[in-house]
Amino acid sequence: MSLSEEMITEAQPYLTANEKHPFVQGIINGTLSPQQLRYYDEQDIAFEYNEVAVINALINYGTTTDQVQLFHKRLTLQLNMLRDWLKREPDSMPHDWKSLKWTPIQPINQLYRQHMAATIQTHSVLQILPSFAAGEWLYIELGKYLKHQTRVDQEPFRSFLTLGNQDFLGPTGFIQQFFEIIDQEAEKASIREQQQAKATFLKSCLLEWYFWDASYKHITWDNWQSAALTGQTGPLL
Ligand SMILES: Cc1ncc(C[n+]2csc(CCO)c2C)c(N)n1
Repeated sequence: MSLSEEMITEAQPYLTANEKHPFVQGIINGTLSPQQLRYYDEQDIAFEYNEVAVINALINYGTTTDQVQLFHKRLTLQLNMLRDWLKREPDSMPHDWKSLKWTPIQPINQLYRQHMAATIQTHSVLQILPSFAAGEWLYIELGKYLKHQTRVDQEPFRSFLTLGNQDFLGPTGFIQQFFEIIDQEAEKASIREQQQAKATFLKSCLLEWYFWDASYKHITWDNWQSAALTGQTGPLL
């Protein structure tokens, strides 16, 4: 089994857990509150800006011209998606670039961003790429799962996790090529490096679950602070 096949196989329990999460079920059933949706939207835009830094690192440390061109294409797509996202202004969520730039990064988002950013210092595509590819893989798999569910037909639920862009999918799509690059790099790496790369992939899958959970429960530094300072130890995390 190649390293990427091992990653995907071992990530199956995480995928199932993500599918079952009440936030994902809430997308299917249209039962999420405007506050839950807004929290997710704000945190996720900030998360995707952080991904720009990770993709930039992949461009820097790519080991072939083909890799660098692929990562460059992915960066362009990321920036286009962010531009379009900022242009969309649902009534429930007026926003602009400047205010989103000042959105506080809440605890789980910070943990996930730092988990990804920490791989940059390895200067190694094999270590950096899995931290980023895992989230993309998981969203694609969740999109496939949602396709087979009877889901509410109203926005914003209808488009949630519906991957509009075909560039991600199929044998020449980004995710397939990312896995091929992981396998290509794994051949040059030690067993320990391969295990580390796999652990990074699985940790991203785990943090995806916590990203839904934080959105569902509205986990913030403020409510963490008041829970700590009032001595509550129960329901938040
Ligand atoms: C928590 C979280 N994890 C991963 C992604 C990344 N992501 C998933 S699908 C996709 C491309 C199409 O939107 C991107 C960039 C995200 N946005 N939020």
